[in-house]
Amino acid sequence: MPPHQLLSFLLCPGLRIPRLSVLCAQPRPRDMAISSSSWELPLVAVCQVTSTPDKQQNFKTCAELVREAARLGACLAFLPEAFDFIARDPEETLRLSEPLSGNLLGEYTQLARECGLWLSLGGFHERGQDWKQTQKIYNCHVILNNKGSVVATYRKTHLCDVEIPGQGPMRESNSTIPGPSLESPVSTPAGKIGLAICYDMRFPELSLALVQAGAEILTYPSAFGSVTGPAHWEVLLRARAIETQCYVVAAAQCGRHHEKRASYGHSMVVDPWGTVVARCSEGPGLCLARIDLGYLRQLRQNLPVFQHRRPDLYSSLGHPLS
Ligand SMILES: O=C(O)CNC(=O)[C@H](CS)NC(=O)CCC(=O)C(=O)O
Repeated sequence: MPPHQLLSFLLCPGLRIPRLSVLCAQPRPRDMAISSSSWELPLVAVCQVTSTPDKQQNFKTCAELVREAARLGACLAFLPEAFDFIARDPEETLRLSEPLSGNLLGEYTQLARECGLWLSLGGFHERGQDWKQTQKIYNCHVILNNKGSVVATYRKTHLCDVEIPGQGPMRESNSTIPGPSLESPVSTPAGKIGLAICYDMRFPELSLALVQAGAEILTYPSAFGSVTGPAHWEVLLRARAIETQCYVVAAAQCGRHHEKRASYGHSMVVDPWGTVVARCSEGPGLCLARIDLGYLRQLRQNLPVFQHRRPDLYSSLGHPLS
């Protein structure tokens, strides 16, 4: 078993000492050997936080984790959906929102520059160009490079309007406009990243479109519910990884945000075989994983599902059931 598969560092932000944890990875066929030494492979960090309506405090927490990620040698850090804040109601969400050119993104630009690492800001409450007319926002996943420049944006296309007993109704469309399009995967030091957000993970069509466009890493920054979480979270993420043969990185909100809302946590990285190679422990913190694109390419050769597809049978998928 390659050592980078077995090791994942679990950190508590309060403690400065990394806790070393050994995960039981599932066996892989022997011939899918790793070509590079594990320490040459890019290291990514997945940050887990409990956002509240306090934007400055949330920034402080995220910045601390990002600095820790940089200190540990990560080239890219992932923050969850709503890393900026989680408000109590749609009015507060709209009031706290900012344009991409606002102060908060400015602070993250400086942070990326200072730490010299890339950031996936998994779901920014964005006042877009149409804010004046619509008075609604976009749920925007922003990628910053290590100079702090915005290199990609994706606006969540599937909005979470659901009513799950025991979880409280979610009506994202009360405050948010769905994004108009998917975005081309973005080249980063860790690989080509396909952008998605949270509820998007329930739509395998989206992940197939992204992998077809060249994605090697799928990202699902999330604020997953505490009822759907235990039933669906890990299963969905591992299924997306196995069927697309991509790494899946899912930074999550955890814990209680305010009186009315809690999230499931369980941030993780899944490799293209479907093995969970890193996961956060309970509460805010981070976990690290190495991305091995040589392994990904080998797996895609050995198990060539993309060559076996039958679009002649199901290319018009995705219309509502009648
Ligand atoms: O509200 C904000 O500020 C940010 N947006 C979210 O947290 C969104 C919409 S409420 N949450 C989800 O999509 C959870 C999906 C989920 O839990 C599932 O698919 O089961």
